[in-house]
Formats: sequence, C-alpha cells, structure tokens
Amino acid sequence: PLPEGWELRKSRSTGMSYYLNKHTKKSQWEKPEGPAPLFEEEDDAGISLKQVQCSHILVKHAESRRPSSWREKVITRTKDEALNLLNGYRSMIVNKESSFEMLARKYSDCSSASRDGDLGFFKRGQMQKPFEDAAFDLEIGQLSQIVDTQSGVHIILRTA
Ligand SMILES: N=C(N)NCCC[C@H](NC(=O)[C@@H]1CCC/C1=C/[C@H](COP(=O)(O)O)NC=O)C(N)=O
Repeated sequence: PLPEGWELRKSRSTGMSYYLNKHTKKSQWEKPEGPAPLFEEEDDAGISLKQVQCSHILVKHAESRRPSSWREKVITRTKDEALNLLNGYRSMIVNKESSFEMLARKYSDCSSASRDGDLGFFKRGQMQKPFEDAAFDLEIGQLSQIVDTQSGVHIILRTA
C-alpha cells in the first residue's frame, strides 16, 4: 500500500502512474517512500518552492513584446489571426489528429520549439504571471486553455 497521504493517479495524456499528495495537491512521478508532507516547502519569503515542468506552443503577433522568432524575422499577424491558428492547433491535439510535440516543433514561435516546446522545470516567479498561474493550475498531463501574455498566445502542457 502507499504511505499515508498519497493517492495513485493516471496521467491523462500518457496513462503513466503518478502520485498525488492529498495535503498539498503536489504530484510526482517517483513512488513515495514516506508519508506525504503536510505543507509545501517554502522559501524565507513564504513563496512555495514547488516546481512544475511544462511545454508550450507560442504563437506571436504584431503586439508581442518581441514580434520575431526563429520561424519569422518580422511577425506581422494580428492577435486574432494568432488566436485562430492556436485554436486550430489545440483542436488537432484534442482530436488526436496531431501531437503536441510535433505542432510545437513546427509552429511554436519560442526557441523551445527545438525541444518539442519543453521549458524545463520552473518555480513561481520565473514566468510571466498569466503563464505561471495557468501552469500551476494544471495537473500532470493536462493541456491548458489559451493563455495570453506579453509574448503572445500560448497553450501549455504540464509534463511533470
Ligand atoms: N525559465 C525559463 N525556461 N526561461 C526563462 C523564461 C523567462 C520568462 N519567459 C516568459 O515568461 C515567456 C512566457 C512563458 C515562456 C516564455 C518564453 C519566452 C517567449 O518569447 P519572448 O517573448 O521572450 O520572445 N521566451 C523565452 O524566455 C519571462 N519572465 O519573460
């Protein structure tokens, strides 16, 4: 049986098992050895040290803070066009017509495109707030709705 406070869960996208701490709602891939901690580790400022790993697909537009990317030297599409493109990608992923990774690699306006959209692990305080809030609300394997930041519009997949 699992140590006290842990729950076995299945990742929605990969079907892999992961473990949810029922007290802190924190999840992890590793099988827990001991009882689930009651509180999140925090830094001295009381900011949670919880980390998540996410991938994203970013579609930039003319109002982006840096309207340029590896794909296009000068990005001129409107925000509406960017939203239409991204909605299309999101539908293809949800309908399993295409994979998140393939679409990120091909279409994301972020340098992370070369890593299938992977941004690695990050804590609160690193990404722009709307992105951070959406990312930390996701369960492992879950795909976000469309998120709007100064960079452009994104969909986020939480992977760890
Ligand atoms: N810790 C990691 N892996 N890298 C540092 C990220 C810095 C952070 N970046 C963002 O918030 C945007 C939105 C989410 C991802 C992201 C990626 C941006 C998007 O492209 P840009 O608007 O910059 O041209 N490209 C890289 O930074 C920030 N505080 O500006």
